[in-house]
Amino acid sequence: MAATPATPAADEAYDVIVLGAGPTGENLADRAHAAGLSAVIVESELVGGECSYWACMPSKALLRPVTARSDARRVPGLRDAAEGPLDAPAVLTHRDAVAAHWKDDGQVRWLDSAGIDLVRGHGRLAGPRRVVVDGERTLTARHAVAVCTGSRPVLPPVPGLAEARPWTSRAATSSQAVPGHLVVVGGGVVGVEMATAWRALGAVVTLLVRGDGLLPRMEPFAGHLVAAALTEAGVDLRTGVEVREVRREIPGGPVTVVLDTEDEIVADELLIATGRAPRTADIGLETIGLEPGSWFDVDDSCRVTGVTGGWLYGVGDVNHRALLTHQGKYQARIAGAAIAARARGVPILESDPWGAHAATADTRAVPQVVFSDPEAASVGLTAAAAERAGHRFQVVDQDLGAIAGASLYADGYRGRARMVVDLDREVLLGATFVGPGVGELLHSATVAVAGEVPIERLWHAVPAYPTISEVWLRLLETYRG
Ligand SMILES: Cc1cc2nc3c(=O)[nH]c(=O)nc-3n(C[C@H](O)[C@H](O)[C@H](O)COP(=O)(O)OP(=O)(O)OC[C@H]3O[C@@H](n4cnc5c(N)ncnc54)[C@H](O)[C@@H]3O)c2cc1C
Ligand SMILES: NC(=O)c1ccc[n+]([C@@H]2O[C@H](COP(=O)([O-])OP(=O)(O)OC[C@H]3O[C@@H](n4cnc5c(N)ncnc54)[C@H](O)[C@@H]3O)[C@@H](O)[C@H]2O)c1
Repeated sequence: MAATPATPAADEAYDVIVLGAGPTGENLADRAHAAGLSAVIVESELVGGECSYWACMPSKALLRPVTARSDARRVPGLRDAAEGPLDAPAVLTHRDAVAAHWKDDGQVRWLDSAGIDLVRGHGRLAGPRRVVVDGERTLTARHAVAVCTGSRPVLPPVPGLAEARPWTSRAATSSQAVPGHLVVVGGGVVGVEMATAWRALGAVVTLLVRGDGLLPRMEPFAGHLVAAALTEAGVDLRTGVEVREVRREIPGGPVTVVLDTEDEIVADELLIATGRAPRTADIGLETIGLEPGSWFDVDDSCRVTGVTGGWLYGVGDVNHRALLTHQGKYQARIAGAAIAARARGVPILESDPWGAHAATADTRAVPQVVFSDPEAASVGLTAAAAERAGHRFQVVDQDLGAIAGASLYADGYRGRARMVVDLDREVLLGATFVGPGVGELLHSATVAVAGEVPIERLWHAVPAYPTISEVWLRLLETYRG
C-alpha cells in the first residue's frame, strides 16, 4: 500500500510496527511480512535511511573514483592516461544519482511490492505496543514494535562549535561544492573516508586526531598505512591534538579552529566526525519506563531487555552492537525470525550461538571495509581484542606486496595482512587486510571466521593464481611452518 497521510482515525492494528525505514527497518518489515505477519513501517524522513542518502552510498560514490584512479596510476601503460585531477563536477553529479537525488520513490515502490504499509511521520511510543505518528494516528502492535531509528552525529562540547554550524556526515556526503580548505576532526572511519574523498576532489585537507593514530579499532598497521598514504596525498595530518575553540563570525564564512597547542587554522569548512548517538531521544521511551536518548540494551535476538511482555526490539545502530548497514540488516533477519517464532508460539527459540535467533556474528565476526586509499578491511578480533578476551592466540603477518597477484594488480603494491589464530581450537579469530582492492578479499575471511573453519581444512581452500587471495596460502604456510 502506498504512503497515506497521517489523519485522525481509530487505532490501526498490525502484527509488527517498525519505527524507521533505514536498511534495518526495511529488512525487518520484510522478514516479518515474509513470515506471514502484517507489518507497517513509520518513517519521518526518507525511506532508505541514512545509508542510502547520507552515508554508505553517497560516500562510496565519492570514494570509488579516488581508488580507481590510484589503481590505474599504478598500472604500467595506464599511468599517463590516469594523470590529472578528478573531474569533481562529474563525481558530484554521479554521487547525486547514487543518492537518488534524495528522493525515495524507488524504495517506496519496493515497500509497496513487498506488501509493507508505510506511514510517513515521526513515530513515538505511547505505552506498551502503541505508536503515535505525528500525534495524530495511533498504531497498535499485536506482537512486536521494532525500533530501527538509527543514529545521529555527536558534536563534542567545544566552545563555539555548535554556533559555527560545522559539517557533519550529512553535509560531508551531500555537499554540492568542493571546499577550498576543509578541516576534519576525528580519525575514525568517517574522518578518514571523507578526508580521502575531499582531498582527492581538490580540497586542502587538515585532519585533526586527538589520539596517536587513525582507525583505532583496527590493527595498528591499518592506521599507519592509511596515515602514510593520506600524508602522501597531501593531507595535513595532526595527531595528539584537541580542538579548544571554534569561531565563525559570518554564517557560511571562514571558520577558525583553535587547537590546544595554541595553533589556529582558518578554513572554509569544518567536518566533525567524532562518533554517533542513538536516535532515541524523542521516541516516547519515557512512556514505557526507559531512558530517552539511551542506546538499547538488547539480547542476542535484539529484544530489549527489561521490558514487560518482551514486545520491544531495538535493531540496527540503535543497539550499538555494530554500527554498520550489513550488521543492521543481519540483525533484522535474526530479529524478524525471532518475532515470527514468538508470534507462532514456538516454545524454545534457537538462541544458542549461531542459532537462527541469535545475532552471534555481532560479537564474533563483524566485517568492515574502510574505503580509504588503500582500503582497510577486517573481520573478527584484532590481536589486542583477542588479548583482552583472554584467548591463547598466534598472530601471523604477511607483506601483501610480496604476493604475485598483488604485484600484478598494482606496480609497487603496498599492503599487509594479518590473521589471528586461536591456538586452542586452531580456527581463525580474526583477519585484517590493508591494500588496494582488499575490500573484495574480506568475505573469504568472514566465511573462515564465522564458519570456524579449521586451519587444517583451510589448507585445502586453494586460492587461484595469480590473485591477491594467494595471501591466504602464505599466511597458512607461515602458521604451519
Ligand atoms: C558517512 C557514513 C558512511 C557510512 N558508510 C558505511 C558503509 O560504507 N558501510 C556500512 O556498512 N555502514 C556505513 N555507515 C553506517 C550506516 O550508515 C549505518 O550503520 C546504517 O545506516 C544504520 O542503519 P539503520 O537502519 O539502523 O539506521 P538509519 O539508516 O539511520 O535509518 C533510521 C531511519 O529511521 C528514521 N527515523 C528516526 N527516528 C524516527 C521516528 N521517530 N519516526 C520515524 N522514523 C524515524 C530515520 O529518518 C531513518 O530513515 C556509514 C555511516 C556514515 C555516517
Ligand atoms: N566504511 C564503513 O564501514 C563506514 C564508513 C563510515 C562510517 N561507518 C560507521 O559509522 C560509525 C560512525 O563513524 P565515526 O567515524 O563518526 O565514528 P568512530 O567512532 O568510528 O570514530 C570517531 C573518532 O572520533 C574520535 N573522537 C571522539 N571524540 C572526539 C573529540 N572530542 N575530539 C576529537 N576526536 C574525537 C574517536 O576517538 C574516534 O576515533 C562507525 O561506527 C562506523 O562503523 C562505517
